[in-house]
Amino acid sequence: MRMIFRYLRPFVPRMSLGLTIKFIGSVMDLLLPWILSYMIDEVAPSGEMGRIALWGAAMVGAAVMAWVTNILANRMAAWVAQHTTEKIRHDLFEKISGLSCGQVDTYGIPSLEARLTTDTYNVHQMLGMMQRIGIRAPILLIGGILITLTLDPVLTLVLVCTLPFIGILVYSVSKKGVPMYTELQRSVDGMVRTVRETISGIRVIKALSKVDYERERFAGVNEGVSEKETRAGTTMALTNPLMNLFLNVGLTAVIIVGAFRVNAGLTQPGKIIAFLSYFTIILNAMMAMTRIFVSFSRSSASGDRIAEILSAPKDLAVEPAEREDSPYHVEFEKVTFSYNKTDANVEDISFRLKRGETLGIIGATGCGKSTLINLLMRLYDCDSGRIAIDGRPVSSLPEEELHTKFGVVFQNDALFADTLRENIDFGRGLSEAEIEKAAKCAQAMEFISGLPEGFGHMLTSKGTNLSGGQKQRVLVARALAGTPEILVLDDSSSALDYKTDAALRKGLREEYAGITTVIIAQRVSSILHADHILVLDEGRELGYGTHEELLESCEVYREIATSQMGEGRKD
Ligand SMILES: Nc1ncnc2c1ncn2[C@@H]1O[C@H](COP(=O)(O)OP(=O)(O)OP(=O)(O)O)[C@@H](O)[C@H]1O
Repeated sequence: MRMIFRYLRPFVPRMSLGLTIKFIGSVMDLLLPWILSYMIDEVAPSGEMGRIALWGAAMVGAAVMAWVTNILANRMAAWVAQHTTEKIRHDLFEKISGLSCGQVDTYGIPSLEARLTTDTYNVHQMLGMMQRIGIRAPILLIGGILITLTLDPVLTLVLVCTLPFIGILVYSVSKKGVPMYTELQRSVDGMVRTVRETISGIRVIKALSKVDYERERFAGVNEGVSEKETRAGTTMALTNPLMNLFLNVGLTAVIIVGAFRVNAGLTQPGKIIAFLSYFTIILNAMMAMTRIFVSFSRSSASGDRIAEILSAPKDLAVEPAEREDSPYHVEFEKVTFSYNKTDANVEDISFRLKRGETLGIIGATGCGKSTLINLLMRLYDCDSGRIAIDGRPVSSLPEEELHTKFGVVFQNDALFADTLRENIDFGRGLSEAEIEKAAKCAQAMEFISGLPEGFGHMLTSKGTNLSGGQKQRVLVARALAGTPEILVLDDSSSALDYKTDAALRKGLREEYAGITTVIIAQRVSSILHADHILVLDEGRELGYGTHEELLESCEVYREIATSQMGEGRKD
């Protein structure tokens, strides 16, 4: 939480001004019952109209001043809370964008989303509340007790006796509250995860008539959240009624004792009326302080979750290394890697590509094909072995330099709710000629030129208004448009028909010669012309060579090729 409070530092002058204004407003509020008591006991009995009018005006003046200063201070508090949260959200977003894939796996995407939304909202609420009530409530509480002490110390003592009970209550409730809200937030993360999965898979859920199943699954998660919310809410809800009880008991005692003291001539009726007002003020101040505790319980859990991300260490640091003289553009040397650091997902993989060469990777689902790409792009660090580009280990290349070398189409890659042009350009400021050349090579021109707005055609989020094949062509165009050094196509031809796939490969050879290409494919026809083909099985190399060599040497490859293309077919 300390980290969150550090964000308030730039706003200290404005906050101090706001708090000073709030202080003045609170003092005015405190003065009102005192003026009332003075008017009843001293001014009104004198019958002097001038004095009555003067004190009446003072009372109105104090009320107006309290009203204006409170509005002003609340607005300033809202401004500070809003700008502080904006900065926290900005830094959090930046930090999340810079997390390594391993860190994202650890925290989980729904949890990161919740930290950026619900948690920052909770912190915003708390920052606003602390400024609005944080200073006002203690002033009203302490000031109220001090003034009542000057009015009648005996009556004040009766009230003060109830305050320790309230203090203990507030402390124990808030101590229980923090872990409850942390747990609640964890279940909210789970709910976000379920919603995310359901919404992103809504088509398949409908297609397979799984709506009821998903509804039940969500109901279960929702119930879990409600249960935790109820438990936390019930604990917190104990506070206000119990406090009311303590204070009402104190108030009744004060009225009884007060009545005896007025009868005995030890105090005046105006003071008793003022006392009742001060009790209300003190009661409200105590209630407000409880609300702050509740809000603080909730938001300190949120603040800690935000701080955890903000203080996450930088993963995948650049490790300077000497450049080795190498004739190869891309090298993998005995590379082994495991996501969970227990079972290797790829093991002892080696290959070398000269500039402009193409590597095809083929193998069963889950055998580690995409993992090799993740390692080449240093989305994860390999556990052992060496991966180098132009003789430089990828770990020695700054992220920006490394990633600008690549043009990549991942599986299920994202298209955004923007024009086709923007989706291909992707904020790189490419020329119209580069975009058109890429779209032509990716075989996307045919459908784009058929659209009334051409490249200006608006896509919906995730490109749901395009067919699967059109989406893949746009994604390939995006990967090519920056003319990368290394092009990575992860299963990008699966939605393309054979003819289009062949035209794409021809376009790549003719228009983008010199780009080193890694193609992951399920179809042998997509990679049979590659200079090297790597056959993977459960993370291990099963065969490596050209199509012809593998037909001779690798039984699994021969079986795949025969089953897909028949004996001797080669298109
Ligand atoms: N982020 C991750 N965390 C943990 N395990 C992972 C992660 N990504 C992949 N894996 C596991 O690593 C193995 C290899 O996955 P990978 O995505 O490389 O397979 P693939 O050969 O590309 O599969 P496909 O052909 O289905 O795309 C799989 O067993 C998968 O479950």
